Amino acid sequence: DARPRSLPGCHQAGRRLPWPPTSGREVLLKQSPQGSLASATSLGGASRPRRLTGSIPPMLAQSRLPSLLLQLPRLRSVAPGLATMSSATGTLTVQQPLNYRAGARVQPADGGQLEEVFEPATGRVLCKLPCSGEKEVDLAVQSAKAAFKIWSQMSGMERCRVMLEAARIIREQREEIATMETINNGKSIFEARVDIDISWQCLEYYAGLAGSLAGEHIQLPGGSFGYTRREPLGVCVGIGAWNYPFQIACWKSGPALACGNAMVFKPSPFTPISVVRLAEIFTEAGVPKGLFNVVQGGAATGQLLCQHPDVAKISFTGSVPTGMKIMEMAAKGIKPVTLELGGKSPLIIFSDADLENAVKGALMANFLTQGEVCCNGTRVFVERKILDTFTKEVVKRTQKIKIGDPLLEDTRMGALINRPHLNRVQGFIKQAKEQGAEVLCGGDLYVPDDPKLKNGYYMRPCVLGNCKDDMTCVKEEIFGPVMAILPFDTEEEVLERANATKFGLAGGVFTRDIQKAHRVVAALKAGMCFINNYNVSPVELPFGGYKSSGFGRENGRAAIEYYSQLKTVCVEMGDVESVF
Ligand SMILES: NC(=O)c1ccc[n+]([C@@H]2O[C@H](COP(=O)([O-])OP(=O)(O)OC[C@H]3O[C@@H](n4cnc5c(N)ncnc54)[C@H](O)[C@@H]3O)[C@@H](O)[C@H]2O)c1
Ligand SMILES: C[N+](C)(C)CCCC=O
Repeated sequence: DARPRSLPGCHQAGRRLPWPPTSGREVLLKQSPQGSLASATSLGGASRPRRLTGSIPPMLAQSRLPSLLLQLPRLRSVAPGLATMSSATGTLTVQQPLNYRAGARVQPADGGQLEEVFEPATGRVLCKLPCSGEKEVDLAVQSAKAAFKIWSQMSGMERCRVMLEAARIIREQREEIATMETINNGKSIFEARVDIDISWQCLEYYAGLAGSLAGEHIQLPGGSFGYTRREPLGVCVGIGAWNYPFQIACWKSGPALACGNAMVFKPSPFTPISVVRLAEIFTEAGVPKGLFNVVQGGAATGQLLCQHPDVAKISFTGSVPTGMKIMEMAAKGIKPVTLELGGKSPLIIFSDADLENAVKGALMANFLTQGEVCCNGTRVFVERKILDTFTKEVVKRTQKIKIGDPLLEDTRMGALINRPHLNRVQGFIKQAKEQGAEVLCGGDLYVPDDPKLKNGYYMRPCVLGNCKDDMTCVKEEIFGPVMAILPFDTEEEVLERANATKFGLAGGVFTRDIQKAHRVVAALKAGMCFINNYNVSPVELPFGGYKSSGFGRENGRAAIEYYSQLKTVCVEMGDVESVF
């Protein structure tokens, strides 16, 4: 069975999902004779099955999803309930506004600076993105405030139903959303589908929790008592990175909305497209208009959001330097903040590990999304006894990774996000060589044969040998497909070296020795640890960092703490005993 069961998204609620996950409609993705055309044939539309039970809130009767975000070429209806959509690399044009406010796409009210948005696979400009200014940011926050008044008064079960509906729509539109994500981010369609699956699973999970959010009742002397209410915070700001645009928006909006908050989300200006579809889906699912808004722009727009006096909380995903600035702004407004930042995580392979799994784990830890993954295990510590065998096998498999058009079914590595980032990653490899590392494979630019991909941002995945702990490639987050292999001799030694970093996002260990596995993860100073696997992401598990990798948690029950506050109510049943 060749199904990639160990990929993120293959787990749900204690069981493994079939691969690929089946949805409310059948989606077939075919490769055209030309080789680069992905076409999806979907059954659904008006006749799609509704899985909601119980009473449906009036808001669910709202209008159906507004027209398509993107003008996907050759989009046509062929029969009621049957739509045929096709889109190929290099053909997408973005024509509709990418801001979303009060339940509709809008052009920003001010701002005006234009950012070019690229298709990484081809280097084409997809659109020029207007960055929002102070007025637009304020309108979005006011829109969220108005919706918050309605949403926060609904019961958890009512919110649950709406969120389940949003999850169902995402699942139904999986193929279209994954295609958008692939075109805008450059990751393979294969992976983008997994991201979308994790996204709807996240909304389902928090929908499930919404109905059970509750406080406590505490008995006090003389029949008096106290109770706690778990209340929402208000308007939360989400600021996202470009590597998982849709998924990051779901990881933030899922717990935020479940707790009764409203959200204004700002994606990275490199990947502004898919999150607007999420906003449309929330509206279609029945959230009050304005509950989830999207403002577009870069640092300046982000600052306006963080400094807005009506914003109650900031949840940020991005780099450490930006995280510091966000925290400073949050401090000035006494706003709670969640920081999901970068990493340089260790993956420790002991000689008693199942070698096949360890090699697969190392690839999973380094090469998903072209290596642009915060929690990647980029420092691969290998027990010296198996260094040669392990390295040989890792290099062999890395060289076989199929690079190219990310919309093709068999592609496993697409294009990096943009030219400056590709150059930056190449710069790290050059520096690694100058500092004495050996390039065991890859690291060079990859130019696909297909002429339309010639200006895309491709490189071959790289494995570095002869690495030392003080090399830049071992110390700094590269955020590209570059694995550094480092030999070790003892458990004590490797733990000290693994923890000798300012980061603390993730870590992993491969061994057959169960005591050693638990001992090692207990000693790792990292928020997300894996034993005998890497980069799986069940939404039930909290995710977040130690040290400079940030604080706060996304996913799991833990995230509820970061999107709600406790109110304590003390109730006197007798007379007041005054000391005066
Ligand atoms: N821990 C996690 O969950 C996680 C997940 C994904 C990415 N990341 C990290 O994100 C980084 C890559 O993403 P990036 O290049 O988009 O990061 P970045 O810090 O450059 O930007 C992140 C977001 O912050 C915005 N921004 C930039 N300056 C700002 C400012 N002064 N005020 C407010 N907003 C501002 C950007 O427009 C973008 O939306 C890597 O370090 C990666 O490890 C972390
Ligand atoms: C889904 N993954 C692979 C765990 C990545 C989480 C987000 C980090 O960049």
